[in-house]
Parts: sequence; structure tokens; C-alpha cells
Amino acid sequence: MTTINRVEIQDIRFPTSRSLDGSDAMNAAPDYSAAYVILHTNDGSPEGHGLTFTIGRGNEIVVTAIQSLAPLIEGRTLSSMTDNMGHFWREITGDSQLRWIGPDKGAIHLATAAIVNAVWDMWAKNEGKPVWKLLVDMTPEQLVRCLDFRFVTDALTPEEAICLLRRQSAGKADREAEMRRDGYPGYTTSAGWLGYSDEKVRSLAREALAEGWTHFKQKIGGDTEEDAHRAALLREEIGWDNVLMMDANQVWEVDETVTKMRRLAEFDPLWIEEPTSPDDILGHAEIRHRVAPIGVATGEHCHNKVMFKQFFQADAIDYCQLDAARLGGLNEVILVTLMAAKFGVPICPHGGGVGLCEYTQHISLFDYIAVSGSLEGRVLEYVDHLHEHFIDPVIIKRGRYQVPEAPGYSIAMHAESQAQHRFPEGAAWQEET
Ligand SMILES: C[C@H](O)[C@@H](O)[C@@H](O)[C@H](O)C(=O)O
Ligand SMILES: [Mg+2]
Repeated sequence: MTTINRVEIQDIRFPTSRSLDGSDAMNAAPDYSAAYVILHTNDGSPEGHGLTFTIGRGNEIVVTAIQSLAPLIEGRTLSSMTDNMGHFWREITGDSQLRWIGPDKGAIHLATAAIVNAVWDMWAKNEGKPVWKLLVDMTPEQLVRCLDFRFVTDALTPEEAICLLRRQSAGKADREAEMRRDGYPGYTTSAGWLGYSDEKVRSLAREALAEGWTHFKQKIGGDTEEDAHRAALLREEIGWDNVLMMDANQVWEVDETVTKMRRLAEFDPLWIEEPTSPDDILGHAEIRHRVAPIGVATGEHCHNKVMFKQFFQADAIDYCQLDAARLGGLNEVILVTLMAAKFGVPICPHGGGVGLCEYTQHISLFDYIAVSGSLEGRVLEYVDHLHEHFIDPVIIKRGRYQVPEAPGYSIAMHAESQAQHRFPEGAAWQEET
């Protein structure tokens, strides 16, 4: 029986702050980082890999949190977790002492995501399928068994989830074939980081346009006239038929958002992302009401299913940007995806980090094929950084994600990349001193 006999944990960091890749109004100089987990097995069957994303300092705290969770899975058989994944998720988030330092938020929940996603990776590899395919091949009952509905049954019951999934059963094969043929539509954030010069933004936008991208996101939230200048420049490059999104990364007050978005409305943004505190559900609802028809998007800092439930119940968002590793791994992501479908909110998962695009392609494919059956309002974020470190990196053609076919969750990094970026001893960090 396949058993996890060792949990290996690494602190991996990439010095992206040197080029200001990933920079925004709140996070001025991130070093894209991963608390990285490898679940080793006793019998030569595939390892499970998982990571959670941070932006540098503090990654060591998440590593320590994973160390604290590791005894909950060390020595366990794979089937003891996958036979009832919903129960397993309750166990890993429900340790009676560890729970106090969450629950379901902060470093302990980020750590949960790394472990839970590693279990999914291992399960999918053992089944010989990519994670999205493992999910779409499940019956509605099997899928619902992977979920823990605690605290959300006022918004979605297991029975309703089964009905939602059954509704899409008939068209699954066609949508799967369509995705294999056409890929899943994406948008790029790579031209719009706040720390880039005008020239760099222009040339990256031009390149992205030539590659076939039609949706572009820019960072805003500094000086508003600067934001307007950058937006004008991007509109000059991409024209008015392509789509522009704006991301303020939490820097504004509620009223301030309204004033600033009225100023920036002339650039016709599809959405304003993270305008204010990620925890301010009613604030987002207020903003949404006052900045329409500009949409409101958030989710990369929304840490659990209860918060998403309330965002949906309060009609506070137009786009759900769930994060594959901010939520407690795939089980919670699936539950949020189902709630989003019930409330009619499209999911546009968050990709701005290391490995996040590798994860989210599986989620959006699953959403389209098995849950929502719709591409309306849905675009999957892409950032053009660090993919070369992954064994099965995302493949993009003409602005569309190509369907991943390799077994697993696409998140395993090359051993060489791990070694070079291990913090602080890896070669990538030696130039610092
Ligand atoms: C610090 C990060 O790069 C963020 O700026 C990034 O995740 C961003 O919010 C995004 O939407 O991709
Ligand atoms: Mg963002």
C-alpha cells in the first residue's frame, strides 16, 4: 500500500525584486517564493509535490507551519486520505491545537494548501491523469465526497452541489474536446507591473499583442495621474478593441476608490481588482454599486470558503479570483468554484506568483468542463515568469492555455531549480552578499 514515509519541506525563493517583476502599489519589490513540499512514498510510486506562494520574507514561517502539519500525514496511506477527501480536509484543518492559530487563515492555511495540493498531485499521478481530468472524470457524488461543507450549508448544500454538477454532465465530453482543440482563454499581467518603465511597458505590450493576447492587466494605485498616463500609453498600444483590467492591490479606502475609478473610467477598464482591504466584504459591495459598469474583482487574498460565501451573498464582486494556494488547497477551491457557479459569479483565478498559473489551468478547465459550462466573463491570468523551473510548465498559444496532459498538478519543480533557489544557501542568493 502506498504510504507517505517522509515529508520534505523547502524554502525556495527567486530574486524577482531585482527586476521588479511582480511589483504593485502595495507589494513594491516581491521575491516570488514557495514553501515547497515533497511527499515521499515507501514503494516507488510517484511522489506528491505541492507549494504555497509567498513574496519572500515570511516564507520561513510557512515552512515552519508545514513542519507542524507534517505529522498529520506522515505514515498515512494514500488511500486513507483519498477514500474520503472531504474527511481528510476536515482532519488537516481541524487539529484541535493547531486550529487556534487559524482557523482557516494566515500562515497555517497557506501551509495546508501546500500539503493538500501535494496529496492531490500524488493521487492524480497514481491514477495516471492530470488533476483536471481526475476531477472531470469523477461522478457528482464522488466530487462532493471530496468537500467539507462545514459553515457553508446556508449557501450551498451537498445535494445542491450534486444537482449543479449533474446539470453539466451531458456536455462534458464536448467541452473537453473543445478545450483540447482551442485551449482556455487567458489574460496577461506581464506588461503592467508597477515598477516597469514606460518603455518597458510599451515594448512588452507590443510583444504580447503580437503573441495574440487580447486581455491586458495594469497595476495602478500610485499617483492617479501616473496611473492615467500608464493607462493612456497602454490604450495607445493595445487599442480599444482589446480589454484592459486594473489592479490596485488593496491601497485605497472605499470612497477613494470611487473617486479614483471615476477618473480612470475614460480608459474603459473591465474591472477594478482589489481596490481596498481584501477582508472588507461590504466595502466591496458598496464600491461595486458605485463604480458600475466597471466590474469589481477580488480573491487572491480571500483566505477561506466562508469569506467567499459572504462575498457572493452580499453581491459584492463581479469576478471571483480564487487562489489555488491561499485557500486550503484544491478541496476548498472546488467548493468555492461550486458556490460561484450557484451565485452566477465567473471565476478568474489568480495567477500572479510562482507556480500559480501551473495550478490554476487545472481549476479553470474543471470549472468549464464540469461546473459552469461557460466561458462568459472568464479569463485566466497569466504572468510570464519562472515557468522554466517547472517540469510540466504551462503552454500558451495565441493567448490561450493549452490543456496539460501530464499526470499530476503540474507543480513539480526541477531538482536543479530547487537546489539553486533554496534560501539562503542556494547559488541564486550568493550574489546578494
Ligand atoms: C505581488 C504580486 O505580484 C501581485 O502583484 C500579483 O499577485 C497581482 O496582484 C496579480 O493579480 O497577479
Ligand atoms: Mg491582483
